[in-house]
Order: sequence, then structure tokens, then C-alpha cells
Amino acid sequence: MRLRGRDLACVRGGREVFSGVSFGIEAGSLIKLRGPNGAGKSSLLRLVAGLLRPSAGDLDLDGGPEDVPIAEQAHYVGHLDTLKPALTVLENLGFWADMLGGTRATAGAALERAGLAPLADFPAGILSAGQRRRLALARLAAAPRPLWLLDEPTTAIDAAARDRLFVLIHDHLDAGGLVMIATHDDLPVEGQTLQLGAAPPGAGA
Ligand SMILES: Nc1ncnc2c1ncn2[C@@H]1O[C@H](COP(=O)(O)OP(=O)(O)OP(=O)(O)O)[C@@H](O)[C@H]1O
Repeated sequence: MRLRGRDLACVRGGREVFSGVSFGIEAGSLIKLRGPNGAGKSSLLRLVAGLLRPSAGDLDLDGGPEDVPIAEQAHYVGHLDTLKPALTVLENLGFWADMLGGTRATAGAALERAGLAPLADFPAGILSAGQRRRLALARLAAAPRPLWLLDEPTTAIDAAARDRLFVLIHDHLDAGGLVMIATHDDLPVEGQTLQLGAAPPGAGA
């Protein structure tokens, strides 16, 4: 499987955010999106997730089912944790598993992997910011999808949750998955870097 972006441009609010962006990711590899605030990292992820249209360029995901759009082969975890506060933690994840092609069993296993099993029967509305983020990230394991699009996934989570996330990411890559991560953080995972906007002085690739 291979994801390719060619000469992509993005316009938001009538202003060009980026243009001429090209990249390629093979199965089992990861790309880190870097750049200053406002450079367009989130916009690029939303564009790949099918939530925004490119104003130029094209995107292809080769090697999967031909008639399934990229959005339906991807998990997108953005800044907003789209949880239903009145449903329990497990019901929320079960809802997402149903939507994304998983099962109640995969939702339960994903909750365990996220370390959230003790909170399974609590209403999601009482979760802390880090717990909400962990529940949003648990969707990654609740249904199998080859392409993961992660926007600042380490925001608000503690060291243990961060370790769990990187075990999940490594397992996904070992299984031939593809990952795009927008981050300002130093991540404990190998990958190429796609720089949007200006790199800080002295920064390597
Ligand atoms: N809904 C919107 N309407 C219009 N412009 C927007 C919208 N959302 C973002 N933008 C603009 O698009 C540009 C890129 O924003 P984006 O969130 O993609 O940047 P980013 O690199 O992810 O930034 P950060 O590091 O702060 O998360 C910014 O100038 C922002 O103001």
C-alpha cells in the first residue's frame, strides 16, 4: 500500500495556506508533519481525511480496495474529541467501532489497550482532558484501518498513555500500516519529515 500526495495546495478562508506539497508514504512507514503554528499541518491531515478539498493537486492511496475512498480507509484523530458525554466510555467506543467497521469485542479490547477499562461504565462527560484524548485515540485499535492521520496525538496525555500510543503505532507499522502525524513534539518513532512553512534555524530534516 502507498499514499501519495502530488503538488497539493490548500486554500482556507480565501487565503492560500500551502501549495506545491508532495509526499509519499509506503506501507509500514510514517511521516511527521512539521512546521510553525498556522503552517497547515492540520489542514493537510484534514485534506487527506477528506474533510477539506485540495485547491490543486491530487492524492492516491494505492494497494487497497479501488472503490473505497481514502477517508473510509483512514482513522482521523483531530483536535476535537467527538465524544457523547451522556454515553459511557465503552458505549462511546462501541459507537465508533460500529461506525468505523469494528465490533463490540474490538471496542472492549481497544479500551483495555488504552488503559481505560476501569472507566468503562463511567459517563464520558466526566473524563479529564487526558482521559478524553486517550478515549479518542482508542478508536485506532477499535477498528482496523490502514491509514492513521493523527493531529498532535500526544497533547494532554501522560507518560504512560504516551508509551501505550507508541506501542500501538509501532504495532500498526509492523503490520504494514501507514501513519501521518502532525506534531511539535520529538516522537520516539522513526519516519520521514515533511516540513510545511519555514523550519526553525538550525533544524535538520
Ligand atoms: N476554519 C478555517 N477557516 C479559515 N481559515 C482557517 C480555518 N482553520 C484554519 N485556518 C487557517 O489555516 C491556516 C493553517 O491552519 P492549520 O490549523 O492547518 O495550521 P497548523 O500548522 O496545524 O497549526 P498549529 O501548529 O497551530 O496546530 C492558519 O492560517 C489558520 O488560520
